[in-house]
Amino acid sequence: MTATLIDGKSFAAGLRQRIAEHTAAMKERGITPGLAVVLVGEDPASQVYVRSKGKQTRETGMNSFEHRLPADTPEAELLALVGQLNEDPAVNGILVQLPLPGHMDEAAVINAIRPEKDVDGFHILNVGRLATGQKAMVPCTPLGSLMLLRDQLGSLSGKNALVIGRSNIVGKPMAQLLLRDSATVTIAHSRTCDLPDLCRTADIVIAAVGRAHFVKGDWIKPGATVIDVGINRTDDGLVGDVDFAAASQVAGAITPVPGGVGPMTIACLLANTLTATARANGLPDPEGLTP
Ligand SMILES: NC(=O)C1=CN([C@@H]2O[C@H](COP(=O)(O)OP(=O)(O)OC[C@H]3O[C@@H](n4cnc5c(N)ncnc54)[C@H](OP(=O)(O)O)[C@@H]3O)[C@@H](O)[C@H]2O)C=CC1
Ligand SMILES: Nc1nc(=O)c2c([nH]1)NC[C@@H]1CN(c3ccc(C(=O)N[C@@H](CCC(=O)O)C(=O)O)cc3)C=[N+]21
Repeated sequence: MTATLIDGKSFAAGLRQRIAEHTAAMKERGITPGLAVVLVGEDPASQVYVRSKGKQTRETGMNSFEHRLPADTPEAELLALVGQLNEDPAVNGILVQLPLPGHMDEAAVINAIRPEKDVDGFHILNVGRLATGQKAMVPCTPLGSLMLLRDQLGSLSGKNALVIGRSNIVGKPMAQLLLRDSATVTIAHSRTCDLPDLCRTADIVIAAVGRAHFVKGDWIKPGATVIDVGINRTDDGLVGDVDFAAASQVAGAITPVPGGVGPMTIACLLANTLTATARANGLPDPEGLTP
C-alpha cells in the first residue's frame, strides 16, 4: 500500500474528546445537551448504530433519550412523538433513524422536526440554508468527510472533486460543502456516462453509492484523495464502495471501511447536538465543530 491511511476512527475519537470538554463547560453553566434518537422497526443494522450513538452520547457527557417504536406504528403516532420532543427543553437534538417503514412519508416526518433541533440537517430549511450559504445544521456524514478532507489537504480550493451518488443524505449535501470550500464539483449517478474516465480526472473522490467495491483501482488518479462512504455487509464482512486493496496502491490518501467515515458520522452528530444546544442558549457556536 502506498496511500496514506485516513484514520477516521482516531480523528473521531479526538473530536469526541473536544466535544466532551465543551460539554463539561456547558454543564458548569447548568446546561446539559440532550440528544433524542427515534428508531421505528427492528432493522438490525439500524439497531447497531442507535446503540452506538446512545453509548457515545453518554460517554461525551450528554443526555441520551432513546425511543423505539414498532414497525407498524401509525405515522400520526410518530409525528406526535416528534411534536413532544420539539417541545421538550431537555432535548436539543432529534434524530429519526432512516429509512422509515414504507407506510410513512419520510419528508413529512423530517420536516416535522424543529429545524433548530434537526441535528441530521435533513429538514428542508436546513437544506435550503446550506445551499444558500446561511447558517444551517449540516448533515453528519458529509460534515465528517469534509473534516477529514481538510485535515488531509488543507485547502480544497480549485481541486476537482467527484461525488459519486446524489442522495439527499450524502451526495447532495457533500457536493454543497465541497462547493463552499471552492472545489470544482461534479456529481455522478447511475446515468452518468464514462464514469471511470471521469473519475480519473478527480483530485478528490467521494464514493457514496451503496455497492461493494464499485470504484476500481484503475479509476483513481495517482495521488488522489479517496473518501469511501459506503457501508456494505458482505460475506467478507463490512466493506466500502471502493476496491480498497487496489485503490490504496494508487491513491495519495484513502479512508478504510470500517474505521473511516462511519465513526466521523457519529462524532459529527454529537458535534451538531452541541452546536444546537449552544444556539438554543444564545451561546456562540463551539469552535471547530461547524463548517
Ligand atoms: N458511513 C456512513 O456514516 C454512512 C454510510 N452510508 C452508506 O453510503 C452509501 C450511500 O448511501 P445513500 O447515499 O444513502 O444511498 P442511496 O441508495 O440513497 O444513493 C446511492 C446513489 O448511488 C448512485 N448509483 C447507484 N448505482 C450507480 C452506478 N452504477 N453508477 C453511478 N452511481 C450509481 C445512485 O444513483 P441514482 O440517483 O441515479 O439512482 C444514487 O444517487 C451506502 O452504502 C450507505 O450504507 C450512508 C450514510 C452514512
Ligand atoms: N437519520 C439518520 N441519520 C443517519 O446518520 C443515518 C441514518 N438515519 N440511517 C443509517 C445511516 C448509516 N449511518 C452510519 C452511522 C455510523 C456508522 C459507523 O459507525 N460505522 C462503523 C462500523 C460499524 C459497524 O460495524 O456496523 C465504521 O464504518 O467504522 C455507519 C453508518 C448513519 N445513518
